[in-house]
Amino acid sequence: MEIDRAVGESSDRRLQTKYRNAVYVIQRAFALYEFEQVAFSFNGGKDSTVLLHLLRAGYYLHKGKSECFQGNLSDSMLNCPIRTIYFESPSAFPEINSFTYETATVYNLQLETIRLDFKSGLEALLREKPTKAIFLGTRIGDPNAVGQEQFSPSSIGWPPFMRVNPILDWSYRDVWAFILTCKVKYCSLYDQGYTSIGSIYDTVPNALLSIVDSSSTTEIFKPAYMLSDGRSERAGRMKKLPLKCDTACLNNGVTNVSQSGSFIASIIVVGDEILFGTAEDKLSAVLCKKLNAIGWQVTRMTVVQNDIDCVAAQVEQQKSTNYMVFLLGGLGPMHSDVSLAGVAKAFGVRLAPDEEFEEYLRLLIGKHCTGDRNEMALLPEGITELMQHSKLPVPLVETAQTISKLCLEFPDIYIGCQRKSRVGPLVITFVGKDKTRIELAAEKLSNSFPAGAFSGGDCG
Ligand SMILES: Cc1cc2nc3c(=O)[nH]c(=O)nc-3n(C[C@H](O)[C@H](O)[C@H](O)COP(=O)(O)O)c2cc1C
Ligand SMILES: Nc1ncnc2c1ncn2[C@@H]1O[C@H](COP(=O)(O)OP(=O)(O)OP(=O)(O)O)[C@@H](O)[C@H]1O
Ligand SMILES: [Mg+2]
Repeated sequence: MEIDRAVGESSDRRLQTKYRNAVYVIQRAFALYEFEQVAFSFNGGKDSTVLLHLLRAGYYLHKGKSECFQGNLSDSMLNCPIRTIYFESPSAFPEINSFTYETATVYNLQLETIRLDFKSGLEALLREKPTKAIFLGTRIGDPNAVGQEQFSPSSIGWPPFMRVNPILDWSYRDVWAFILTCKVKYCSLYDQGYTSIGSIYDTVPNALLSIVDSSSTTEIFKPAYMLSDGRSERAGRMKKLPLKCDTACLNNGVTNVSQSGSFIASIIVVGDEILFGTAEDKLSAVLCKKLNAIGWQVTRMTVVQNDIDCVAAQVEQQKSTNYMVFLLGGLGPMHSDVSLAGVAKAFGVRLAPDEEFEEYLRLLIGKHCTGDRNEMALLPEGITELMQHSKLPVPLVETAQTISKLCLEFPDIYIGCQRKSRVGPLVITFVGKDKTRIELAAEKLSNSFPAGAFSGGDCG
């Protein structure tokens, strides 16, 4: 199969590894779901073009296992007649439209064009045909990739299906290495300096690819594969929200004042423990008092679960009507600390390492900081500004590693941590149906620390 051969014969070891992993994810999906119940979300963009050829390779290898055996692999196997969905919008580039339709014909894709927004379109699709899984060309740098894995169920509030993201860990460079190595056709806009393509209203060629030519009256651009720093891939796409926020509060840049002339604020508290009733949120009361004392008006306090989409939905809703939105909780290093990821999602940006914050954390937690990169130093990219605090509460860094491992070992038990006050003890909560399992988890945790580190707790 030409794709498999081209990658195999190249000398790019990194590409070979990425390719093998992506094809493995695709084969897993084909093994898990009936072929008729999976779909490919194709929009003619470079990422979905890469995915198309990976799907062809994955399908060929998947089929090959059973059918090669019977010796009847035909040429048609080189195509992957997968159900393919394209959300066509009136604001799509004509080049994207024509590339999508031509490609579908060349590769024998079963194209279903949907002329609705993503959510309504998917609801209609699922009503008409059982669809268990959808392949997407989402990559880790995309704003909507925040919190996703190679297999991620659709978000709360979306119709239920599995999002399969075989190229989630691919970089911009990997995408172009694949396209150029396999010599596959791509949309012509990428040769005109476009590096990521949205609608005709929000996408222009990437200024970093502009060629300065004083003799020419029109601006000329280098092709997309010449962009050396993939982090600027979206530089040609208008930012959705040029707003500012810091790690705890989001300032709209809009003067939202009440009729009485005071600033309006709202508070979002993130924490499963509060919703379980095992912890109390005392911080919001203190914050309300302080804000009232300086003449502000707090109009809403909301408690949400530790869930990226719940946080994102709340932030999205609150930021348009408040001068300031305060976010409390969920800012630590645990897998359940999703506040920043939720903010990133609401603002349509990715989480990226922030050197200043990393430095700050290093000073604060010093030798407890392990690994090459401190995962806590990831902040919503481009919209974050750090404010100087005399003390930034960064709890649980060391304990968190042990607890994260415990969470994996005891998926049937909810394990959460919080501090009642900045100097007080760390409270670890175990919630589950099986008391023996809870006791086992608690014992494991306590054995990982020196004797006397824990005092007993309540069992309810
Ligand atoms: C097939 C498909 C499934 C999607 N599923 C979800 C979802 O579960 N949750 C969500 O927040 N967005 C979902 N989206 C929307 C995407 O996250 C994103 O908004 C879209 O791909 C546009 O990306 P862009 O703004 O980078 O062009 C889905 C989109 C498609 C095409
Ligand atoms: N209009 C659409 N129809 C079908 N699938 C879509 C559509 N828009 C986005 N997708 C899916 O979401 C993925 C991510 O979109 P995104 O725009 O980031 O990537 P792309 O379009 O493939 O490449 P580029 O970043 O260069 O635009 C796509 O690869 C595709 O699977
Ligand atoms: Mg695109």
